[in-house]
Amino acid sequence: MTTADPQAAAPDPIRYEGDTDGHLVLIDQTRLPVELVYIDCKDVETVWEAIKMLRVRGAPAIGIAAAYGVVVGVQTASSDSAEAFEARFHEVVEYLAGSRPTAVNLFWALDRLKGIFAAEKAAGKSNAEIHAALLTEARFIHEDDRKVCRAIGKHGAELITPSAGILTHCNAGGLATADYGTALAVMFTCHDQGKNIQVFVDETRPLLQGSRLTAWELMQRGISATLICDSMAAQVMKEGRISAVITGADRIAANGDSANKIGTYGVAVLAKAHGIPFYIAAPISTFDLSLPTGDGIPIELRDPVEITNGMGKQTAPDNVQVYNPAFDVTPAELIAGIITEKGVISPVTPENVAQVVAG
Ligand SMILES: CSC[C@H]1O[C@H](OP(=O)(O)O)[C@H](O)[C@@H]1O
Repeated sequence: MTTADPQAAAPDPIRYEGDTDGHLVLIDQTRLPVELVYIDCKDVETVWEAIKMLRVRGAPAIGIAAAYGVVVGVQTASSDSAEAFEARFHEVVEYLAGSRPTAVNLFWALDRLKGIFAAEKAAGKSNAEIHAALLTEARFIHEDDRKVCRAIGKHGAELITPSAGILTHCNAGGLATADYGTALAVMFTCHDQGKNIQVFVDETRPLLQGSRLTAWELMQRGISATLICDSMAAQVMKEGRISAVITGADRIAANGDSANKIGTYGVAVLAKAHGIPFYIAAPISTFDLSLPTGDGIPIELRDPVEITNGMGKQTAPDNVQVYNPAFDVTPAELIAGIITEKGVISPVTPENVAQVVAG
């Protein structure tokens, strides 16, 4: 695996190989950090399952994978009539939309492709021309995210002082995006600027994206990473080790309320209690201005087995009742700033969100 960009030390989580008859190649993130395994996605069912089971995960990465999933999915109808090809397109889009409900990038990417399809159809294009346009759009979404991540890193690094202690939750790294990440983009940029940051990584139960993925990405780049249990966040804040908290997001409402991995809201409350700024790092594509507040953000409920048999070991009684929301929503008043590719939204108000996102 070679990386095209020296900044992308972690391998790209997503590759598309070939033309409209090609296929998607994903890192199976459920196997990290012990094994680096790639899966070939040659049909839309494989892409759907990869998103559902978090083999590919993270809001931008889900959007990119879904965009390529549409390109792969319509291959079965590319030689059919225009009507059948269109019907298959909408069938594939709806199927992928049902994989996970919270990360708005999934729907943002699918909507982008629906717009492309409609425009190409209106122009009287053939199945093959429409298919090629869908692939072009998927590739644009993929490549544009690389630039977006670096811009987020640049804006966020301006907030961080040398030798800062930063706490993060879950994984908002290169593995959650095209490469380079959102929250971790800030840390990677600080490192490249010689700021000597110390990162404290919440392991992030139940699926351990922090210990399995974030710690791995940071260590790949030679950045100081200290793994802690989620329950230790308050203690490291109390000990004065943390000067800023930065996490990613999966969907941000018009007032700045932000959905992110379960546990993020609690970290934001702890940060407030300790007078520590809590930042969200996210691209404009993660904002959902159709929602006035975070109350409308759909929260994914996942299989109880992720808690009772985490990573394959039973750690709870048979038939125990389980509640397993995959995300929670941090209210805007707990967020010091939202770091986007267009700059930092602060204070986080509906007016400032609108100005940056729609501006
Ligand atoms: C850059 S978005 C990362 C975001 O996505 C993660 O959720 P999941 O691992 O379930 O896809 C988590 O909320 C991260 O902050």
